[in-house]
Amino acid sequence: MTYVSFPTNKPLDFVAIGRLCIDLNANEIHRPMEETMTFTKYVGGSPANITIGMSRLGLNTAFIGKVANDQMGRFITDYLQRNKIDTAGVVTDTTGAVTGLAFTEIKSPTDCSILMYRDNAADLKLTPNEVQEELIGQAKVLLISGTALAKSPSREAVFQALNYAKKHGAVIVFDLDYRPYTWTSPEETAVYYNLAAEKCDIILGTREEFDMMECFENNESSDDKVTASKWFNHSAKIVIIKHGKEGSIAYTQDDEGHRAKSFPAKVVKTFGAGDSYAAGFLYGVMQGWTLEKSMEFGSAAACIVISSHSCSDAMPTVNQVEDYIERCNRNEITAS
Ligand SMILES: Nc1ncnc2c1ncn2[C@@H]1O[C@H](COP(=O)(O)OP(=O)(O)OP(=O)(O)O)[C@@H](O)[C@H]1O
Ligand SMILES: O=C(O)C[C@@H](O)[C@H](O)C(=O)CO
Repeated sequence: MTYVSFPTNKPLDFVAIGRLCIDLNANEIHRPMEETMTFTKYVGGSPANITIGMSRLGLNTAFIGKVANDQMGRFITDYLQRNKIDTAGVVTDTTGAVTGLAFTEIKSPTDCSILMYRDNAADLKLTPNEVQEELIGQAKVLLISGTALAKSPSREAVFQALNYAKKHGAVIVFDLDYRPYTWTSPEETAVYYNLAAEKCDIILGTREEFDMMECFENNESSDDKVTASKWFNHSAKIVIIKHGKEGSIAYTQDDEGHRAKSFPAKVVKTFGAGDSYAAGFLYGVMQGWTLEKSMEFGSAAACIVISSHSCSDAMPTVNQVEDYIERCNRNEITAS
């Protein structure tokens, strides 16, 4: 059963818009930040990570965003290019904005947090007239990510990208990626998230992210099916609600939900799970696989990333994901 039809006559498989930043991941893991002395630098930002994931899986990808005019900005652009991502849509800031930094604290496999430095971040300065219609017109899929809606002019740039994607028939994916530190309140966030979600074909988020979007609805309890069904009155064809290591559920208009188990993992840190899951899942549905197979592929990709030190650099190839699934099926991998 095909739930989403991807355009076939376009040269670019996937373009994402939004956050490009730097992750500084603690080298001394299982320690609080106060005792962490050294960090390894990686490209970060959820939509950037997903695009790197898609490119590693062999798809033809591009990115739309803004980087600082400094060494960090050049590091990011260079890394994207080395990962075969078209950076024609990545513009350089001219106002003195800086690169957002995410210092990650890895206290234990289940207790991780991120300390953000995002004042005057270049990625939020992307303007609507810097979004190239031609690039989106060439793409089968546009992915938007919630954090880019947090501030103007990046907010308007995302809505402009949505207009172009609708006009040219790209499938639109929304990774909710709710990072509270970028917003003033859940109510402000919910207003813009709901406006954007109405235009999207595939919506991916955690239960907590959907709860934030429902903050005006006074729901007694969170019900995944009720949450998903609301979006089928708009543009959505698939709504995925993620539940960490408990797995994920995909809803479509006409059924009860497709459940995917998660695989065991020797977890180093939890962040990056959602980004690798999104890349693996989207790769699967673009190949015409069933939702279950696509979700399992995403879950295995997530396990590889959470068992590694980085998010972007650890994004797996198809062979690596297939190998992971086979090893799990042979019971060669156990949870940490
Ligand atoms: N501890 C775990 N063990 C195995 N698989 C996991 C684990 N945590 C997450 N996953 C897999 O990754 C998928 C996405 O994870 P999760 O629900 O935590 O998303 P997320 O909150 O968006 O991630 P992130 O922490 O990157 O923001 C899950 O559906 C599951 O398949
Ligand atoms: O920008 C962030 O919120 C941190 C990201 O850079 C990091 O790669 C991550 O959390 C992945 O989801």
